Amino acid sequence: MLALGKLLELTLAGREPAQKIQLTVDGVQMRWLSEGALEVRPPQALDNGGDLLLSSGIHGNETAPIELLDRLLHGIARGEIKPRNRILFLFGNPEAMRRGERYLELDVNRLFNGRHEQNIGPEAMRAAELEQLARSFFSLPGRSRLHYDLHTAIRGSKIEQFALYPFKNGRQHSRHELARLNAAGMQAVLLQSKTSITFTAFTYEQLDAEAFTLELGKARPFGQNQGVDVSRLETRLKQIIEGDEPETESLDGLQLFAVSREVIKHSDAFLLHLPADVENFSPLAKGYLLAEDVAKTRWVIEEEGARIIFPNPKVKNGLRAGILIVPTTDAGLI
Ligand SMILES: O=C(O)CCC(=O)N[C@@H](CCC(=O)O)C(=O)O
Ligand SMILES: [Zn+2]
Repeated sequence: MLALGKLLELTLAGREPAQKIQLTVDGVQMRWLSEGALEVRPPQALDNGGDLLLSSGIHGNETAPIELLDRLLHGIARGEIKPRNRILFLFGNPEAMRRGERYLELDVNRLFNGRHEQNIGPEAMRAAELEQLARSFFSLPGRSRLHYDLHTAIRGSKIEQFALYPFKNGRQHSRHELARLNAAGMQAVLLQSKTSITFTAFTYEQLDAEAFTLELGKARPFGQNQGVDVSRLETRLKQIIEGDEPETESLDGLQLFAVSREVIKHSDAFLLHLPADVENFSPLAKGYLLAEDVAKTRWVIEEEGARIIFPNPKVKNGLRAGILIVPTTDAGLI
């Protein structure tokens, strides 16, 4: 296998490859760009005009998605997967990956869309670098742009695999992309209703990509991901990469939710009234007192059919400590 196929090994060892550009037996170019960043280009005659950004390790302890990208890269480097689009592989937070932690000082996934400029430290610099890598990758005109940012969650979930679809004023969510996610094994999609500071919010809002955060199961250390079944996603990604994706427009079985509110933690007095082991998508009854914060702030459930996602009272002040979602329909899709 080509040495550049071992991007994960290089990244975990904190090493630069001796050779920055390599060609597979089929003439596919692999180019190392920076720590944890590698671009793949098919031979020009085979290029189908698609640009695909695959990122993982934005949170260093979410290893199933890192292992998945590692397998895809190995396949490409061995000539077993034959790309027909350009691909940018990114491991988001290499130092956190080496330490097996979500982040060191700052959550990289809260530093996009300008937030890195208001912060200092290695993670702010990394977010700026990731923005630059994505911006440059998606700078070629006339090509389709797709970004999947792969994650696993802190807690168990009533719905195991789901996607979060960012929001931009004046832009509608795509039915075709949801059908693609359905075929990739996602069981639900959360349609955001506000702009955000995550990586996919950046590529969706600023770079015109179709962009999704994919949640694939529960976060576990490297080598312990037998319980995380990414087989349907892996098959679909190979098909997208090779340009032989079966057509589908079916949303059958896919559950759609709209984000109703983000619960923001304002102070150290923030109290979340949920059991520590509450699962994602747990229903919350109307009238339930979900959280309290400084200055008598109270978060009471007003929504019919509300459920909670990513409840986390330990986030830093000013950040989201949970998302309230409600069921929605496909009426607003194009
Ligand atoms: O389990 C959790 O609480 C968080 C899992 C995770 O890292 N999720 C992403 C979602 C990003 C998005 O909102 O698109 C995150 O919180 O960064
Ligand atoms: Zn994550």
